[in-house]
Amino acid sequence: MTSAPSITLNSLGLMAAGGENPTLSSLEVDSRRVKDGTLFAAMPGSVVHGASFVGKALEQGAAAILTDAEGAELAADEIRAAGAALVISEQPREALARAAALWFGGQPQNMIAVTGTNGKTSVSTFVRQIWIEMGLAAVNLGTTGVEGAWTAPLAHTTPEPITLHRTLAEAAKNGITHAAMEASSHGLDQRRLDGVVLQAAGFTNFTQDHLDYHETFEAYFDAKAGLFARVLPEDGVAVINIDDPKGVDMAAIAKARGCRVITVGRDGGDLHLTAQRFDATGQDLRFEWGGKTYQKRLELIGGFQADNVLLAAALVIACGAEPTEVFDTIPHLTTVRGRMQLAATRDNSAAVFVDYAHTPDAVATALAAMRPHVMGRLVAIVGAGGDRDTAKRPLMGAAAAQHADVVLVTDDNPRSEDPATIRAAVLEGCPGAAEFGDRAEAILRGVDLLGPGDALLIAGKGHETGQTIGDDVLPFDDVEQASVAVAALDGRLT
Ligand SMILES: CC(=O)N[C@H]1[C@@H](OP(=O)(O)OP(=O)(O)OC[C@H]2O[C@@H](n3ccc(=O)[nH]c3=O)[C@H](O)[C@@H]2O)O[C@H](CO)[C@@H](O)[C@@H]1O[C@H](C)C(=O)N[C@@H](C)C(=O)N[C@H](CCC(=O)O)C(=O)O
Ligand SMILES: Nc1ncnc2c1ncn2[C@@H]1O[C@H](COP(=O)(O)OP(=O)(O)OP(=O)(O)O)[C@@H](O)[C@H]1O
Ligand SMILES: N[C@H](CCC[C@H](N)C(=O)O)C(=O)O
Ligand SMILES: [Mg+2]
Repeated sequence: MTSAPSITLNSLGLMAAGGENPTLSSLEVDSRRVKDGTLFAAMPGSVVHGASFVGKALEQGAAAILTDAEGAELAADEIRAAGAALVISEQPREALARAAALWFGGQPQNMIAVTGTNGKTSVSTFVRQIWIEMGLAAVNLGTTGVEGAWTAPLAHTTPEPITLHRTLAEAAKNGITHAAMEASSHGLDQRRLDGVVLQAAGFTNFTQDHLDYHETFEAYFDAKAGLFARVLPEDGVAVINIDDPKGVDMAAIAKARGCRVITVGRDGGDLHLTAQRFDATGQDLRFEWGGKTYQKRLELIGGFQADNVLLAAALVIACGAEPTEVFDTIPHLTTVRGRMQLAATRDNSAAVFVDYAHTPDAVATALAAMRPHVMGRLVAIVGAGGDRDTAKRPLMGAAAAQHADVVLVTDDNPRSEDPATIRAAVLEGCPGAAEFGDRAEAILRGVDLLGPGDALLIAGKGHETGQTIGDDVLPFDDVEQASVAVAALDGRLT
């Protein structure tokens, strides 16, 4: 991490138990990256406590250690012996987030964050597209990296604070004035974005995912609620999908803190979707805002994309934009990479879509959303990821069986698990489905099934470009595989 001149521990809002105030050369959460003068944040991890690496960090020259009471108990003696400063915090992750914000010292002036089980990447991408259509220098940050007027790869949906603030400061230095970011439940739980100054925060929906990490629905909800209960400032605006029952709770949490709330929904709301008409290439939307009715064309497949687009529009309005100018951008919005993306079309006009549905609700939503656009049969390819929520697997299979006419089960990043065991769990929810260990073969068979008017949804990997098996990431791209399968079956391979 690049060093900044003469930043002391105290100037980052951190006070050492012994009153020391060293000048720091860098901030690190990983002991392997510590150098002379580093502040090493020894965090309580899910596998190991970072304090077990304090000895190594001190050997490498750490000038200060930030940790919690447990970490201090583990490492206080060696820190004292080395003459380093010890900062003990009840919430060390939040302290690190605030320190990282001060260290890098810059972010785009206008920022929003979106949380929810599904739709975060879609909404933040639409927010960025709207801002760019309005002539503003904007990016979105999340699962697909940093995209827009400036690009950079990211390893996490919500990066840890050091990467996050380094990225935001670089974006600001490159002239980016507007940024939309995803707030994942892991990111919120680990306080990764607590140092970001937000103008508005959005909520999409709440259904099952990530119970492997949060363990209960309550803990998963509380993590997401942190965006409105803690991260959004009191003068910020909460923009809430009010059709979701949990949206009502999120709105109440934000209101109780004095935040302004804008509601968006089909059943009502400040921005109210009143009608939607589908055709082969997209949809027409009718909605109301401020007592006026608007009708706009949206060139995207999938009814749920209208919910995402209106939430995005309301977030941009929440940041101060003129509503009419915002709504005028809707016809110019384009497909979010890997979300209901038309990947290929067969000679008989059957369409193949690639989508990132990797939760039971997303599989149901994506397939149900395709129905009005499809005259024939709907074929679905599903699989579930390894080392993730195991309870969602049969539910994903069941959602596919309920909403598609034909289901093919295959692999989706088995990671350290046995792929056949994961497929068996998915098949519990769709017992009649065909099973293919090889994802490319599943796609070829799925495409082969398509007659005129049929459509195929390849769910789960969206924009991803690899299949993770064990520690290996083998190149794999659903869009590319769909094109290859269509070309092969329609005799267009040269
Ligand atoms: C479960 C989880 O979120 N883990 C994240 C967490 O790791 P951890 O604290 O549990 O790590 P740990 O292995 O117990 O180690 C504890 C501490 O010791 C440190 N350490 C470890 C080894 C060493 O030699 N030296 C050292 O200092 C580690 O840096 C860490 O601070 O903090 C790390 C540093 O910030 C993250 O990289 C790591 O993300 C892991 C890789 C991960 O896969 N996270 C996923 C689940 C995640 O965050 N996903 C969400 C998206 C989810 C979604 O919405 O779909 C995301 O925002 O990307
Ligand atoms: N508003 C919505 N309601 C229900 N399902 C949705 C909605 N928006 C998107 N989806 C489904 O969820 C999938 C993932 O969408 P998106 O990537 O925008 O969500 P995300 O919240 O960013 O996911 P992740 O947690 O992986 O970052 C889409 O491909 C689609 O199948
Ligand atoms: N952010 C999600 C992405 C899941 C994508 C799916 N392809 C899988 O690997 O399960 C996760 O890490 O759980
Ligand atoms: Mg995402």
